[in-house]
Amino acid sequence: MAFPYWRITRAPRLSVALQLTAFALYGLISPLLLGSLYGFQPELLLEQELERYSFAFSVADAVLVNVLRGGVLLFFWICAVIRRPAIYVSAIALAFTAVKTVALLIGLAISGHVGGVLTRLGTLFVCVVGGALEMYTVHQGSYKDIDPDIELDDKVQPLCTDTHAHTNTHTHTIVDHPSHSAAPTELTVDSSYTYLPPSIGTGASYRFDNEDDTDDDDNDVKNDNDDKLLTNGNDGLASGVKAPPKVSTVKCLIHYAQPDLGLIIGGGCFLVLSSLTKLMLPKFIAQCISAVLDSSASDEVFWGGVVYLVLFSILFSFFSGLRVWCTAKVEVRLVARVQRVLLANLMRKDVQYFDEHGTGALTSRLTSDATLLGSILTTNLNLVLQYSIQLVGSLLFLFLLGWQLACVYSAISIVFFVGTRLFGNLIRTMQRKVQDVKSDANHVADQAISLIRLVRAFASEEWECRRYNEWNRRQVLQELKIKMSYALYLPCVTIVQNGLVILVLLLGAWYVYHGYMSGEALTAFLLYSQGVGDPMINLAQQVVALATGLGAGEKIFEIIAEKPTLPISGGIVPFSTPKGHLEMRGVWFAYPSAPLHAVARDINVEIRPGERVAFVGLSGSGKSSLLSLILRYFDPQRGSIAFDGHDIRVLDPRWLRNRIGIVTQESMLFGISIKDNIAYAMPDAPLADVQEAAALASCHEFIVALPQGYDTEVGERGVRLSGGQRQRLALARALMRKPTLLLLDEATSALDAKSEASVQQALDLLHSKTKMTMVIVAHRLSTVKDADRIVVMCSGRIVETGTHAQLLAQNGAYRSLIDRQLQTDLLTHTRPRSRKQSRQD
Ligand SMILES: Nc1ncnc2c1ncn2[C@@H]1O[C@H](COP(=O)(O)OP(=O)(O)OP(=O)(O)O)[C@@H](O)[C@H]1O
Repeated sequence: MAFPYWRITRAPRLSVALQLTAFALYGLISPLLLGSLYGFQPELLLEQELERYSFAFSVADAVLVNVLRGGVLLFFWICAVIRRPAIYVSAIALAFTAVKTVALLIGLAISGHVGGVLTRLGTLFVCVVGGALEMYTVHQGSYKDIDPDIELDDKVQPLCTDTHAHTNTHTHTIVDHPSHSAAPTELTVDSSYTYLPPSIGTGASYRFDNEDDTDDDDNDVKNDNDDKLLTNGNDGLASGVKAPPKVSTVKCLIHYAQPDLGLIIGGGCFLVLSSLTKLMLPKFIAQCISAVLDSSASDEVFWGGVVYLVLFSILFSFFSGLRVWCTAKVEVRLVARVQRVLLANLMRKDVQYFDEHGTGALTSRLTSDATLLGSILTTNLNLVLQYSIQLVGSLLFLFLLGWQLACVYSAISIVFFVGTRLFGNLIRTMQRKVQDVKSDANHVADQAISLIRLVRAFASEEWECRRYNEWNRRQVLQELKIKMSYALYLPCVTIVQNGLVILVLLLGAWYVYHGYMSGEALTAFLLYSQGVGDPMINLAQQVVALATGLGAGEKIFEIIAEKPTLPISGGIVPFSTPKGHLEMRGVWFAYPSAPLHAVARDINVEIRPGERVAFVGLSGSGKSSLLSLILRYFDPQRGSIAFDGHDIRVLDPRWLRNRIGIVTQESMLFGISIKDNIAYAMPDAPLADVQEAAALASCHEFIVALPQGYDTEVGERGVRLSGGQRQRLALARALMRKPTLLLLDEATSALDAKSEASVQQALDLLHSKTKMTMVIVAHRLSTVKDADRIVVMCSGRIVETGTHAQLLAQNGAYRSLIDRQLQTDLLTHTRPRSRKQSRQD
């Protein structure tokens, strides 16, 4: 189970911690502050408090307690952090406060100050009741053991997302065009469906886009203008690869960080507080040092410095811890949120999108780029602010302590800064080369590891190692160059930094000697000067990191902003029971990446329910592309495909795909159990249904013969199973959804003869049992000879249609395909006798 990080954000116990810490801080800070005012003598402190005691003082005290508590409560509320340490700190400080209050009460009682005692008790009562009420409200209102981001996900919709993902449906009566269905058909229509092609609406009637075109079309296939027609028409034609949409990375980033606005503000406040408290430290260090060196200075000055030093050190650590926690939490949640939105968007993208971008690049957007983006708001921006405050604050102190010395110091620091920037640029250029060589080396290793079976088969282990070693050697050379540069750079920097200190000392000594500056100021100056150099260098580095993160964010937000052209859900859901009738009418199609090359040309074919139709043809003739069109991975540029009489462009794609089962050449199993593979994305499916699908796909026997049966893990992509077993599992997976149309895309072509026979047998059995419509794409013609109809394709066109025997008799393209495959056994059994042979007989 994932780590429930959200639990830390809301819990009634947290509010207890808030209250305790608020009291604790009051208890901790007020005695320390007062203590330092009275030379840190507790008995004096109590005496003074009793002396000053009055009604007004008591009321002011109550107000102070509540304001402090409110302020601290607000901070903790914003950050919602550090429950346990806060409780420990609170407990200690509460004890301290209690002792102080009791002592005061006793003091007041002894001095006969009855009104004072009562007022003090009243103050305490107000505080306790107020706190209890607050805790009760928090407890009643906000404790829920759920991830706040789940609620927030509804609010944080991806910017520029598509709008069709609603589920509200209502019924429309749609009159189909007479060419597809004579009677009106009742259908449900998703009211928010926005992806209808231009000429098809969700109104009372619709017609197919291409009818006029089909009528006008000359069936002469050898027209050179065919491909041009596909790119110049008017119904959403292929236009090649699209440019990514323009996005404002900062705007998107703010949008996605919005749910954690409180944490970000909290982090910002703690950052300012921690930087300011850190800035105070050198001042008190200098005070202590000069008090030690100056024999005339009183002990009070020294101890006063120590007390403030302790106080500010504690506050600095406290605020730093809170800052780190706030920012880390924002980062973790922001990265997770962006990843969720990105994956959800990727899942909706067109199939074409993945062909164009490659899975590797998209995975890296999801992992490394999302991480880089997350660190922008937190680590980078945080450090930029921190260093800026440190730099400006230190410079301010330097100028306050001695402006002449500060001018000299700043001038030299700027020259030093420019020098380091130039060196930084040089290193970056070298670093880029190292990265290139590293990625080449990784690429070689990655390929060798992922294709280890091939490497082993070709006994090319040493060859792969040699290739890797070469890149590895280049990487070492490049990296050594960088290290060498650093080795030269470091002494130079040290000399300049130490030289600066010596210069400040010499000049400062002259100023002190001539009475322009005190010794304490010089010590403070030296300490503050340390706070100038480092932030200067680090600031520049962080600005570069910020730019890198923004670049990564831009790539991510571009992906999110790019709308898919085809929906994955929404549209018409027919009420009638699906029959598995398929009809393609005048279908023309070219892939968007190759708009001038039509892979389907005027395809007209009708497949009746229960029919087994096979598409055959040479490699690249467009058979698989037709299956992609049926599944609506793409829309044809012209013509239409109708399922059960409805144009698939108006049907809900999710409904359509659930009616269709597909088995491809690559069985594409997940590295999970057999049961989960068969019941893919159906976690609640009963085992009986899984077994039924497995039995239909003729794989139940081999599954139960395995030691762990249906719980057997199949390994990555199903490597622990044989090819035939994998294909039958893929068939069972397809059958699990009880499809009415089964698409088999070279389902048996990667198998050996024995496995092929077992899968083929399973398919034959399935057809005889279910009478399911089947569309088969196959190379090996022996597997389709029993089909009801065979459609022969050539260069995207249908050139012959008929049964095996009819096509053989035609002696055309099918015959030549068979000849090509040298399927002599098939020919000997079924070859019609030629006229010459008959005459000889
Ligand atoms: N995603 C794609 N983008 C661009 N062109 C593609 C894409 N997929 C296939 N093609 C091209 O479309 C044409 C038809 O390919 P298709 O896979 O449909 O043929 P096929 O008849 O099924 O071939 P095979 O029998 O070898 O699988 C080929 O020229 C191929 O290069």
